[in-house]
Amino acid sequence: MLKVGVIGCGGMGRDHIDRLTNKIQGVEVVAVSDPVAENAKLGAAICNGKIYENAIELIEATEVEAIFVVSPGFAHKEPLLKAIELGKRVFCEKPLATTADDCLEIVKAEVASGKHLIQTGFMRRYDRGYRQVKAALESGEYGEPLMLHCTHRNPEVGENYTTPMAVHDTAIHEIDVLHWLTDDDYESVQVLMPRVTKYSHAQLNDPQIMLLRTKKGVCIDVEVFVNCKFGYDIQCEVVCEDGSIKMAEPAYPDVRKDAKLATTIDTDCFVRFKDAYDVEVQDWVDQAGNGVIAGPNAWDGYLAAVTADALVKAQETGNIEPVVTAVEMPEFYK
Ligand SMILES: NC(=O)c1ccc[n+]([C@@H]2O[C@H](COP(=O)([O-])OP(=O)(O)OC[C@H]3O[C@@H](n4cnc5c(N)ncnc54)[C@H](O)[C@@H]3O)[C@@H](O)[C@H]2O)c1
Ligand SMILES: O[C@H]1[C@H](O)[C@@H](O)[C@H](O)[C@@H](O)[C@H]1O
Repeated sequence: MLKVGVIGCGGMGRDHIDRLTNKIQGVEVVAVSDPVAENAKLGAAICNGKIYENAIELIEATEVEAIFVVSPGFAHKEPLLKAIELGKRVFCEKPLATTADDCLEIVKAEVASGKHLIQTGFMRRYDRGYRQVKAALESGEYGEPLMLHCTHRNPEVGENYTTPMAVHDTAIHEIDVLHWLTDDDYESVQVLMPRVTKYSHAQLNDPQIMLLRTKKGVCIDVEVFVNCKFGYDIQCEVVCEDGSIKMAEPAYPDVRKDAKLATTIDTDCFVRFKDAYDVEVQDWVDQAGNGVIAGPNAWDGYLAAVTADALVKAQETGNIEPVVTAVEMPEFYK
């Protein structure tokens, strides 16, 4: 039984504590930590774990063998570096960190430790819909991908959600999954700012259209619209030389009533990606004894952050910005 400590007991933290406690095999949550005492209590109540006031103490605790980092992205770096120092395995929710420089520090620390310790929570790689699209692309039946049209719509966000977060909190999922899907790297990015919805606020340009060009010349557009109001709507269409592959929508019944035909749209990621989270976390637990990270690793977190930095710059300049890594992929990750 792998004994895990969870740092961050907000919405996602409690979702993971519930998953680790009630669904995933071979693991138990023995400790939790959150600066908001009420959240720590709510987390501990799900798993009957010990509450640590301080995240670093939780990482140092001898009964904690592995760590889940589910605090906000800006707070990931410190616990990750501590866990690496102590050689403890980590599942870190996305983003790995909010800047490429911070991610690189984490990558360098992991490489220096000589141990594969960190998985980044890019759960879309485990989603059935994306996996079906990837399998179709890899079949070769549709030729090479040319263009991708994607939407990332959330019903609404809070007042603390700002323009750059549309990149490193939201589009970070597309940044990772689309490069994995197309087996290609990004060359440049641009952001278009349409008219702002009346549901936004002064610190947030919403919606945004993010344009990414890959090294092989594939053009990707991602509509990020986080106050769309109508639902949690994730779409992805890959237009290829010999056909087009559109990711399946979650299946709900068509309901006919009062001369209308209706179906359901999910309203949050916890429902839309429930199965993907379950599969990614079970995989992380299953690989614990093997000393490998089978899913997205710290390098993937870094690559995504490099692209995110370029997109944040593009939000400010309005220009096409290059995507350039500061270092080549270390042998360690090959
Ligand atoms: N993969 C996904 O689809 C997905 C979905 C939701 C959230 N997330 C990620 O999960 C993480 C948490 O998001 P959330 O939605 O639960 O946010 P949240 O705001 O609901 O919860 C964050 C929690 O972390 C606590 N916290 C704040 N600073 C902390 C610190 N320094 N150390 C420890 N805890 C701290 C807060 O008190 C709060 O309880 C983020 O990295 C987010 O991007 C991922
Ligand atoms: O835009 C949200 C995404 O759709 C979710 O999947 C989470 O990553 C959440 O943290 C983001 O705010």
